[in-house]
Amino acid sequence: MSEQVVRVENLRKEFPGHRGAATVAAVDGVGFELASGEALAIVGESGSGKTTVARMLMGLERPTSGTIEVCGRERSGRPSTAERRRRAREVQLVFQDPFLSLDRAQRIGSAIETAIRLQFPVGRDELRRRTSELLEQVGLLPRHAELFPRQLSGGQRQRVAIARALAAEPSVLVLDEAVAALDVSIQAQILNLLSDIRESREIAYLFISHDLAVVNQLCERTIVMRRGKVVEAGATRHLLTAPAEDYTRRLIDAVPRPGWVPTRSRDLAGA
Ligand SMILES: Nc1ncnc2c1ncn2[C@@H]1O[C@H](COP(=O)(O)OP(=O)(O)OP(=O)(O)O)[C@@H](O)[C@H]1O
Repeated sequence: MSEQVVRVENLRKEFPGHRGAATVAAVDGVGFELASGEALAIVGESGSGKTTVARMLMGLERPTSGTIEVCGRERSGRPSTAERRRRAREVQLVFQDPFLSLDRAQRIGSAIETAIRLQFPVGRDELRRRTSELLEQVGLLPRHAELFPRQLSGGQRQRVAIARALAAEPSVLVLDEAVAALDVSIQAQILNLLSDIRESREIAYLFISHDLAVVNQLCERTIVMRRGKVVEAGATRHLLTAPAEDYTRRLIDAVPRPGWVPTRSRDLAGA
């Protein structure tokens, strides 16, 4: 059996209400496990708590209660600088908009080199070798290393963001709406790329999306969140064809797209 790389138990995050309003439980009793090499999706409508789960996993937000274990170590307390670096090597994040996360003034090659150097003390030649290997792995050419983010297309920029995340050789990649801003055909290319990467290295994905059709192309398992809670979980294919919850059904019907005919959603819409 594959090793569990993420174990989340009874996770809760409360935010203070705005101007004296009641506390908001953005995440409420969420639990899941993620094995090495597995792709798990978290889906839910806007505001259901998906990003807050991801931010807690990344250490960007502190849980109110519950436990997060990554690579066998519990993530609690305030980490030292060395510990923070080690955690970054375990989990990396790719956002929806790479333009915001990439430095506009830094060439692509240099951005990837910086990410490698942050984690590994490698010499000049090794740094070059790893950088071109990463560019090649995400389907970019050596000449792209010399370009700035604005000189690339949206899909190419997302490839750079993925290469930069892979530079740390993480065990887990969290993809937060990572293909949501791309055209459908480019989305498909990036999803194929993520599949290829998963075949070539030991990596697990936590794929956050509001779009069950997209999730179905990459993730074998899905958890469905609503108002901070997990309302349904299981094999993605099963959730798509036989959802137990009306809420999941509505999520399926909410994303019509050309060429995608959910097996039974038309029948279910009237149910
Ligand atoms: N820093 C914060 N302070 C107060 N409330 C917050 C904060 N971050 C998130 N929330 C609230 O927590 C809830 C869940 O938000 P979250 O961003 O996790 O949802 P989401 O499912 O990722 O939504 P989206 O798909 O729109 O990004 C929302 O009600 C949101 O307003």
